[in-house]
Amino acid sequence: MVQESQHAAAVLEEQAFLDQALARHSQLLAHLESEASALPTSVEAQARGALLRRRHRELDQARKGLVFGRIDALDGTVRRIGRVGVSNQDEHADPLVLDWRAAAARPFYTATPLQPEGQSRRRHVLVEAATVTGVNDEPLSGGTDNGLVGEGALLSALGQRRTGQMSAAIATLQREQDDIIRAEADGPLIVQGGPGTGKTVVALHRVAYLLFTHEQIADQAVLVLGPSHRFLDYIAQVLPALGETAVVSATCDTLLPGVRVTRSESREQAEIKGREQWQPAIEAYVASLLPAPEDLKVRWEGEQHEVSAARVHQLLTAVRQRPYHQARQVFSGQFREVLTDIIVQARETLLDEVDEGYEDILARFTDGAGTESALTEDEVDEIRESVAASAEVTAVIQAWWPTLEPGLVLRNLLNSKEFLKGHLTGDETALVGCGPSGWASSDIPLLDAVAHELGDAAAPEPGGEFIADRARRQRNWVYGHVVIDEAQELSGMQWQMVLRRCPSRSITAVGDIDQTEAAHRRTSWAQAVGGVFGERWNAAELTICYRTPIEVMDLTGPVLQKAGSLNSPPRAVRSSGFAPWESSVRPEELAAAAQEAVQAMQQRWNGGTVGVVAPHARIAELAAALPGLPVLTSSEAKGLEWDAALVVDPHAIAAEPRGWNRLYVALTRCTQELAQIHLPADV
Ligand SMILES: Nc1ncnc2c1ncn2[C@@H]1O[C@H](COP(=O)(O)OP(=O)(O)OP(=O)(O)O)[C@@H](O)[C@H]1O
Repeated sequence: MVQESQHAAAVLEEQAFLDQALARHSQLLAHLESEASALPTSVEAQARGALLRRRHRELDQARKGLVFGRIDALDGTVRRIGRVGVSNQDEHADPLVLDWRAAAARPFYTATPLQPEGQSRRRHVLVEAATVTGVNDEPLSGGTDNGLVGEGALLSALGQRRTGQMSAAIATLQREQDDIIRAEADGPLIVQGGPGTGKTVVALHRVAYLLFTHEQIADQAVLVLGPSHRFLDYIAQVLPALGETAVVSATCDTLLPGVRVTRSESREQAEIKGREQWQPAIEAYVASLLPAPEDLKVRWEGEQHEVSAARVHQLLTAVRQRPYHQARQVFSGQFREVLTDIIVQARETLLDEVDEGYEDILARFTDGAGTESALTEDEVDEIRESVAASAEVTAVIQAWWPTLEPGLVLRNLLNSKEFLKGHLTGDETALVGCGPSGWASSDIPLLDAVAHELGDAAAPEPGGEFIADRARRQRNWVYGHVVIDEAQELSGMQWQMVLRRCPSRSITAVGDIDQTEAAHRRTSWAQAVGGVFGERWNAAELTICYRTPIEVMDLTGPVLQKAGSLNSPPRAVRSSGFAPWESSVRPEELAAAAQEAVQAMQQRWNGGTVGVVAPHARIAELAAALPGLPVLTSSEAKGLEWDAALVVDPHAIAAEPRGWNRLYVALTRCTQELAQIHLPADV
């Protein structure tokens, strides 16, 4: 009874505070609006206007989650934590609400009864619309530590029905997650985490944290690389305001501006073309396209002039370290200078000859003072300008050193049996040869490498209000930080593509090496990133599974072993109280059995979601039997979750390439219930 009244009083207290914070929130929004509308239309004011609009959007979207927590210090200081900071009306006073990313908010995520960090209590405030519906208090003195922070609030969040949208974990981030989110950003950080350990959650909150704390990173934008468009949709939900202004989200397939994947390919082809050995091969191939020095002859104002092969060689040697087109551009400028000198010299020689012929006559007119056969500065400038603008000179350079289109160069390379001899076997060479149109996924990083070695022939178009607009359009944009989800899938060449966009190596990559299904043959992070970072990368691990219940995770150990993993499945923190179940049917009974299983699950988890994972060969049949339901291969299901999951024909999934890894993915998609329908092994 006492407890109930204490709870009710706490709810009232938090409601009063929330009302105050909401009122201040509205006031701040109105203030930003009026400041933006009062700005003059000058160019200088445009940048300020963009900033104000960004702040407005971020603040506006933070109304939901304006206050979600509170931490009380032993000295009596009370701090409220929310999605963004809300300043106090009195600008000298502490903020009304602390941004969750601020250093002072950190104990909310890390203090435990064993390490209370000067805090006495953590409170989670549960809010629906603008109403406080409950509080969840956790004393931070005495007690034991089971590794979870705010356990009550966490378990209640995890037990909720899944809607298909990523829910905000911002209020219940766990210590090991928070450590990664706030880690230094000065080098590569590779985060291994099993299914459901919050890798995606961590990746997205890391982006928000870095943009908040590192101005320079925000100025250069953050690239978020995800495996699919689903991940990119998550960004829109979790980081809406940031996503539009300082975050470029892409998959490896969409990273190269103006190029799209239109062709599928076999696993063998993808594996061969993903190897990082292509990087030096492409460098060598593009270097071999530089022209060989020769005498270059140009007609200028009716006269033929020649730059000797030796001089051309000199000029070429000075620029050959640069990308092909930049080298060409510098060469072209210097070539015109040399040509100008040659023309000037020819003119002066001519004048000299003329002078010699008329010496006696001229001496009489110039009082014996002689004549000046050198051209004046103005005359030389005139020749220089004329050479610079000469279409004839441009044509000579273009014929000898043509500009190149990356796509054409790559096709030539992939079809160049002679060049590839040193890099691939005969069978492999036959597999990578390509036709005249369309690109497959593994071509994109190759194309990117070729484009990088060539350099741009023309400057890209600038423009766009936000930094993200500009970054998205430029192949050679250098990002402040790159965050990668499902990083285990990246091929060697895809890693190279990432590195080119972030030479500072300020990169956070999250993934699960045990869920790898890409065609490359890597089974450890050292193998995956050794080629790109050597030994200079930091590792972190997420060890707790928040999604999948204990009952289901217990089934996954043997599957992981069969996948050849040396890891154990992550520790599940909650029990759904529902035992996984399985049945066996004949192939002709499959559709009806799946319908029945799904119906039962939908009833059990009313208001929640149900998904089906099946081997590739069964998808069409099941999709027809279960209209409106997600029926996916394990690749498609990766990263997704439902309240209940039906896995059809697990043995056939295990028989697919990287099959045991795929089955591991399939079995770990549910938050409550797992069902498996087996078919006889020989169908
Ligand atoms: N600290 C947290 N508080 C509340 N929910 C969390 C927390 N961490 C993770 N979750 C939830 O657990 C589920 C799994 O998280 P997430 O999808 O990020 O895991 P993952 O490691 O990326 O999984 P997978 O390997 O399957 O892609 C999601 O529903 C997420 O919202």
